[in-house]
Amino acid sequence: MESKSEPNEWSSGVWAHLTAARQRSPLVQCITNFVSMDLVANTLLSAGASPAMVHSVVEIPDFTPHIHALCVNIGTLTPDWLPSMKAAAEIASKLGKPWVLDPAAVSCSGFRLKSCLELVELKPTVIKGNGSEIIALSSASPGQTKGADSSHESTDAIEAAKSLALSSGAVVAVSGAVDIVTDGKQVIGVHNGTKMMQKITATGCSLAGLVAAFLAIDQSRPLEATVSAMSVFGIAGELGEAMAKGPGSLRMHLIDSLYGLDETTVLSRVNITRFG
Ligand SMILES: Nc1ncnc2c1ncn2[C@@H]1O[C@H](COP(=O)(O)OP(=O)(O)O)[C@@H](O)[C@H]1O
Ligand SMILES: Cc1ncsc1CCOP(=O)(O)O
Ligand SMILES: [Mg+2]
Repeated sequence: MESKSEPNEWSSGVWAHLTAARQRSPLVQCITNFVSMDLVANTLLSAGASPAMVHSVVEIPDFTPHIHALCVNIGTLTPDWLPSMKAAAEIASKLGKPWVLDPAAVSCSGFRLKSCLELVELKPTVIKGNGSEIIALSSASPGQTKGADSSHESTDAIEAAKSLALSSGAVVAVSGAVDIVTDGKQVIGVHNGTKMMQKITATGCSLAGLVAAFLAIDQSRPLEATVSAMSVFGIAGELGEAMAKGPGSLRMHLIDSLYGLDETTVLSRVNITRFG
């Protein structure tokens, strides 16, 4: 599929979303995997949002009604955690709060796939996965697995993403060299980011958390909010890489760059195209 460059169509929107996140500091509940809790929380804080890793099923009825957005990530799923995820998703959907599903490593087992399909029934606002995760979820079949990493290019998953968006009603985001965002009709490509981000565990999970924060501040435009979050995270990675010696220092510089992003940098670096 060919992509068309539209230089300034998106840039001011990306900056507006980041500015609003910093000003409004949305409360984002994250029920995420053990690997990613730290980086997801630090990503959200650096973007101005307020993370809360609240996952006990006994706390969900008290806490979830107060959040601005929810991020559910199945990366280290066990049967104990699934009821919390479902309870939080149900409350979020019922109260009209946006929520993101990250089907991390969905192909690892039938249990993960079945759980994810049940979570999709609870109407996530956005589903964010890598190419392999979106292909597996869209076809409801695990295929080959490389665990949490993708064995597909994000662009290989465009048709799967469109189909999943149409069947679920969610905006579907596929991370990779080009981040793909689709509502089933429009297909947007976000070209920000750097290959080394794949070498830091939990960057995909952190991106899903950031998408939740941006949804909280622009609930009526989930496609645009998702595109902005992906561009901002990618720009932070690009700036971070220029200062990094490898993945370890990129992790630190990515967080610092996200925290320090200014308008001139954002406007000059946003790289978003429309496919088709
Ligand atoms: N080859 C690449 N070039 C540029 N950015 C990339 C590349 N691969 C991944 N990224 C970026 O890394 C982040 C995490 O994406 P990804 O590695 O696909 O997630 P996951 O960890 O869920 O598999 C995203 O911001 C994505 O844009
Ligand atoms: C390594 C690993 N194993 C299960 S979840 C997880 C973290 C994956 O994080 P990401 O999908 O963001 O790379
Ligand atoms: Mg990864």
